[in-house]
Amino acid sequence: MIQFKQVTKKYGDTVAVSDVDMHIEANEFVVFIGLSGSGKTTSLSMINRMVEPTSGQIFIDGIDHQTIDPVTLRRNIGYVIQGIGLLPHYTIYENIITVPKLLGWSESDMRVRAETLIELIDLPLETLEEYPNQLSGGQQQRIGVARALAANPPVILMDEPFGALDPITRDALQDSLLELKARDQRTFVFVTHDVDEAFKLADKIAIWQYGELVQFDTPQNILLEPANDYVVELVGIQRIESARLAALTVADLASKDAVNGHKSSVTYPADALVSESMRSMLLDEASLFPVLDAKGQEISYVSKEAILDYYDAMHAAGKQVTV
Ligand SMILES: Nc1ncnc2c1ncn2[C@@H]1O[C@H](COP(=O)(O)OP(=O)(O)OP(=O)(O)O)[C@@H](O)[C@H]1O
Repeated sequence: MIQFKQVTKKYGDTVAVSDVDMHIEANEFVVFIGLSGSGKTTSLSMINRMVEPTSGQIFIDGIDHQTIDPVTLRRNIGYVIQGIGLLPHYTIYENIITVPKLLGWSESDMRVRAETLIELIDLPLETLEEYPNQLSGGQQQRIGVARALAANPPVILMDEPFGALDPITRDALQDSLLELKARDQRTFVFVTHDVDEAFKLADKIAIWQYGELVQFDTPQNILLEPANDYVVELVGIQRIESARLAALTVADLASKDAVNGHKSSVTYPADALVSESMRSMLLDEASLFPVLDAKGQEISYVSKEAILDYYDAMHAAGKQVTV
């Protein structure tokens, strides 16, 4: 859907984005993270041609976007930024329908769309007749999201849209976004400095470092196989450790040396997750738990000590563990 091919952006001698290849699928929610100055906003802004690449190409639905007029392109791509810039002398209704109006929608279609959107973002209908300065920052940010959705664009770009909000409002807006994502087919590209926000929202995370895309993968794959030390530091060792523990199977924890002890009558398939088997193992009086291969043959045992060590490690990684 959105494809970067060897895209580079230079400002004089500064390489803001360096030789990036990236393929964002339709309906994916992609989140960009990385330290300040790593190229996130520049990359986002090249998608709707607010910034032009120095070299390389960007394709939208297979069409080189240099061949699409920037104004047409931007009308088809929703855009939300921090402190969204609502027009102060326009009512919320007028702010929301900016793009549909440019596209020549009828008054009744625009009214229906604005009313649908205001419900979708959980604000009362009367809000449509108010002015931006009558709303809180969080409410204005919701309007920014509604405005970006107004003409029903297939792609929405969001640059730190919730950066200035308190954690509770921010959490609520993230939940609204997840609802939107579940409800409609739409591609999101979202920049944030908040790693928790990235892991909450993303289907895929793009990690930027010095203008390079160092990793682009699902949150789970990034945690299980971080590309380098920078990624580990950025996403946090505790989150990585916790994901690694959550993905361990009983076969990973089993040892052929664990043979002496009271064997349990309960057996465990090799691919069972330790996190899901732990409770029954801890409550079992046995000290060895047989692990079966796909044919039902005992291949090894998990010891009670290994399970207790696992339990401690889960605690240390900050996982809530109840048995
Ligand atoms: N208009 C510009 N003129 C000159 N240099 C620029 C311009 N825009 C960005 N840069 C430089 O390009 C690099 C990447 O900037 P960019 O804003 O894309 O990073 P970022 O990861 O979005 O940062 P932040 O998280 O602080 O917003 C930085 O070194 C920045 O100084």
